[in-house]
Amino acid sequence: YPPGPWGIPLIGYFPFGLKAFHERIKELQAKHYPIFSWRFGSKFLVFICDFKLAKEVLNNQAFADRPSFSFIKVFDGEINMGITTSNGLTWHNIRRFTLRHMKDLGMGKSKIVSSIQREANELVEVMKKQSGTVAPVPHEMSTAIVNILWQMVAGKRHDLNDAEIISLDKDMNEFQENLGHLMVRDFFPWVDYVLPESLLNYISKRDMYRKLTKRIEMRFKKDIEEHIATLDENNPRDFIDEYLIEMEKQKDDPDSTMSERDLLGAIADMFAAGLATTSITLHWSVFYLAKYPDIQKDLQDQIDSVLPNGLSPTLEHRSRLPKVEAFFTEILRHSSLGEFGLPRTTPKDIKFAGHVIPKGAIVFPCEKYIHYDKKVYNSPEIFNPKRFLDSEGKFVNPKEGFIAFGMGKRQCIGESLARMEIFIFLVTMLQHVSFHPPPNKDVIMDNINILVFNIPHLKQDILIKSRF
Ligand code: HEM
Repeated sequence: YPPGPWGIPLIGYFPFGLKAFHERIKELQAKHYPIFSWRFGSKFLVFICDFKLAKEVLNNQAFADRPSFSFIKVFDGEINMGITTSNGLTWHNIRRFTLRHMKDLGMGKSKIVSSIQREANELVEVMKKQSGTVAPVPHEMSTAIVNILWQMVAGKRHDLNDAEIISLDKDMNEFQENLGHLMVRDFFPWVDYVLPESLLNYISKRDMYRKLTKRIEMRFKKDIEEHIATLDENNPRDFIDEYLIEMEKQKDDPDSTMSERDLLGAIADMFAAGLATTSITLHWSVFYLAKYPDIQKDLQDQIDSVLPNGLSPTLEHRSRLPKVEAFFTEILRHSSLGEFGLPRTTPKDIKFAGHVIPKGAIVFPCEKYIHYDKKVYNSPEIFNPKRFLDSEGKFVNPKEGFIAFGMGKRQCIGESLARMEIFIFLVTMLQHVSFHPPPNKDVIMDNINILVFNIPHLKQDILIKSRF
């Protein structure tokens, strides 16, 4: 097995406290680079800290499965539904279907672009109203992203302050804030049998998780039912319609894995995987802009010259705004949203990098460690978007040392959507407003590390100023 601490049966090696956990990980990364193991609870974890090895794992068919973990699974106890946590044929079919239909629904084309432009413009209006006052980034930054997903999935658009959209955003945040608790049952599944109900609920927040997922389920079920009642097979309106039509076509196919339950899982996954990731990256962008005024000014100069008089950005402008591309690529690298990416697992023992990775091991690519590899990046701790520009000022997409969207067969299916959203939101915001620290204060740039995600201090105050 890869080297690492052993610990005691069922408990494993268990440093108390989040800080101790992270410090121990750092020690192990330094000591056992490029690969180490850790028995944590009753699970065997393997961490890969080197880009080439991570690439090999992520591209290897034998590691294409996901473990059944609550922190990536919206619905308790049901592994084979949806995209992110299903495996085998169910996963293969829904992933292929979703990718195809994300393209058909206008991914990279005018429909989704105009929906993103509209949300970005609405957000900027809210920001302008906040201009001159010291306050947190407006919550509309998240609800605008909910709106884009909802339009793609269910053809619905809400007012950015609509109660339904705010409550969905809140539910998704609550899910994320409680990941640490939810993971207790992932790593120590025996607690379900030995702890009294009240203690179990206190530690693992099991009841909260069930209530929350029930609410999420009811909400999306309502959308599915409305679609069934109003479906016109010749005029599919959105992802749900497309799914229902295809499901009907496949109803006599014994190999079909399509069902209303699977559809529900796919919708929940798109929100769970596509909302917080994009919204947090945009929050990071605002904080980096406020922290580095010279970079902000440089971006605004390029944007003003390519898009004079506040012209709306489209995807054609991406190649003409290389500084914006380089800026958000550096944000994805420097902030490294997923400390350890999304885990994979293997259904059999595998020989890998001179070790045996046992069946059922949970394999994590150490995203942040890889993004800070000195062999790939000069002074990786310094925030420097220029590292992704060549001598002519053109954007250079990193080929090495970058795994923000994962790789291989389970690579993020929302990468192009996320890149589009971030590009259009960033350019639109920078055309109309600029971001600054509150007077006599600095921007807080360290993150609230909640075990697996590196999240900025979202509630910190910021000063927004209208440019015109
Ligand atoms: C900045 C934004 C985003 C980041 C950093 C991000 C990152 C990731 C990462 C690291 C993975 C795991 C890939 C792997 O295992 O190799 C992933 C998977 C996934 N992402 Fe994203 N993502 C983002 C936005 C989105 C959006 C907008 C959507 C949806 C509409 C989305 C949907 C998914 C899904 C469904 C999966 C699971 C794919 C599978 O298991 O087959 N993501 N994402």
